[in-house]
Amino acid sequence: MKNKKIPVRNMLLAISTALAIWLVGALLIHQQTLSTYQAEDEISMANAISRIDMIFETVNQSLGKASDLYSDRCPEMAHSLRQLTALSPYSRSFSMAKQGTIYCSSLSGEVAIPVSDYFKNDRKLSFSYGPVPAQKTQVINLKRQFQNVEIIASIPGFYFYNDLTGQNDKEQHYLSIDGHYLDRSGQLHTAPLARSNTRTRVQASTNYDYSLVYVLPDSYTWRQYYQASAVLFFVFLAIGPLAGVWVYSTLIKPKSLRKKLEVAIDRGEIQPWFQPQVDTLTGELTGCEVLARWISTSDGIIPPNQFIPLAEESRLIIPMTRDLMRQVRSWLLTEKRHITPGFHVSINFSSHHILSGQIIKDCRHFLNGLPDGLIHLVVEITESEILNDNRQINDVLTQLHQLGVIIAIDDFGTGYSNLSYLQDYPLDILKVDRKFITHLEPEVAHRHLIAGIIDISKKLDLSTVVEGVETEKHVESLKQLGATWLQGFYYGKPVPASEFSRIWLKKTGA
Ligand SMILES: Nc1nc2c(ncn2[C@@H]2O[C@H](COP(=O)(O)O[C@H]3[C@@H](O)[C@H](n4cnc5c(=O)[nH]c(N)nc54)O[C@@H]3COP(=O)(O)O)[C@@H](O)[C@H]2O)c(=O)[nH]1
Repeated sequence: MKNKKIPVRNMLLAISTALAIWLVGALLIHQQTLSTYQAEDEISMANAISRIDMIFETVNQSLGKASDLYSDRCPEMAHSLRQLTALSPYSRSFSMAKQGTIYCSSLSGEVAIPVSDYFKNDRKLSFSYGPVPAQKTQVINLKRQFQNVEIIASIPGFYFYNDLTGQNDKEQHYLSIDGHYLDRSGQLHTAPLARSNTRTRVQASTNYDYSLVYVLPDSYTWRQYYQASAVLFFVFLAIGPLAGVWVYSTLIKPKSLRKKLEVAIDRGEIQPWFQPQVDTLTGELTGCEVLARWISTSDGIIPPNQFIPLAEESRLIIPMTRDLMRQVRSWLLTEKRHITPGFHVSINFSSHHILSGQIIKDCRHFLNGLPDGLIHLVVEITESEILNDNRQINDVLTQLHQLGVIIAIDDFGTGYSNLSYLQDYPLDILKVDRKFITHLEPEVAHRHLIAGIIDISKKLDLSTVVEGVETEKHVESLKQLGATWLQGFYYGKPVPASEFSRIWLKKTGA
């Protein structure tokens, strides 16, 4: 693999995506939980206020009945007030006051207590202890004015405790009257027990002079989060990893055909297949041509015509050829015992590879990685490429020659050129294009052409490989014409390395 950082980076991006989605999910779940409990609190407050209002309203009506009992004479009236207390829900006692002084109580009979001891600021509701101060039981006093008489009812605090119970221990509810706060255990506070960062919610009754104060927790338990946002919880739990997988698969998916090819080269999906080349006279294996095949996991075996042009255009042809050479070399090392002396291995090179000069380094590296003299490396260059008369190509070919590399002109005869270049370049082999052999028998002209090419090559001391040999008649004709080597389906199609080893090397090997 050329670049192992890419999958790690992709993996990190995928994990980050999943974590980011979980983070967003956590924030949304938090918000959802807050608003769920806020809505519940609002409902609970409204219900509590209507229940408390109902208590005060009931007691208020009893105060109306108490006004009918008004008298200046306390002992008789106290008796009647006691009877009324027994019949009135929620009331513990009734007291009568005139000119700012309580003078008669259903509990204590005749008394003289300033009303202001119970009610500050002319309010109608107040807290006090009673009826026995030593017991410290909280009562709530409700006062009502009837002309020049004030009647006061006391209501035990425990009637309110149920409505002061929060959803959990962290949540405190208070009944607030005139700056005092009654909690659910009957304790009276001068301020709600709230930490500075806790949230408080206050709702006042529109009928009576009190309000409810909820001190809410600054955080919720896992259980509460789960109860309030179970659906969101599962949705984000699932979406996080799914998005991560999606990001990862999108990132590793090649974005263009070029990228796809680059990835394929990286993954070693471009593999060398081998086609035998034989001695014309004996039919014995003398070498092979390396032909690229793209073994794609998604599209199967892709032939070179479908990706070599793209590889050349995108300059991926150089890394591709280099990787093919790496695979060929390791195959040759595995099979070295079966390779006969003088075995030729022909590899196709593009003009980019030659012009860049990198071919020299790559061929040297290839040969240095093999035992001395194990094979002859043949560099195949198409005629059309070499025809771009270029001194640079000549220089490169000369240096390759010095390395012991054999130079073959591929597709010879298709360039419609004058043949003077055959003398100018350091060449060794002419590969006769298969179009000349297709009609070898019926087309006499083609037979003459092949004869002419073989004749020229002999005169220039070049060897010939005739491609496209498909029948026995082709073989017979080419024997007569004196071609050096033959290549074609008659002998064998290009096959993967393992098959080539089995069919050819292990059959004829030393
Ligand atoms: N630069 C590179 N070019 C490459 C490489 N690998 C292949 N190629 C070039 O792709 C062209 C198509 O090759 P392929 O489909 O592999 O075809 C080869 C043979 O399969 C085919 N052949 C051989 N014998 C016969 C036959 O009897 N009948 C018949 N119909 N076809 C036959 O000919 C192709 C041989 O090509 P070549 O000798 O190279 O001209 C082709 O131009 C390849 O060069 C690569 O790695 N790099």
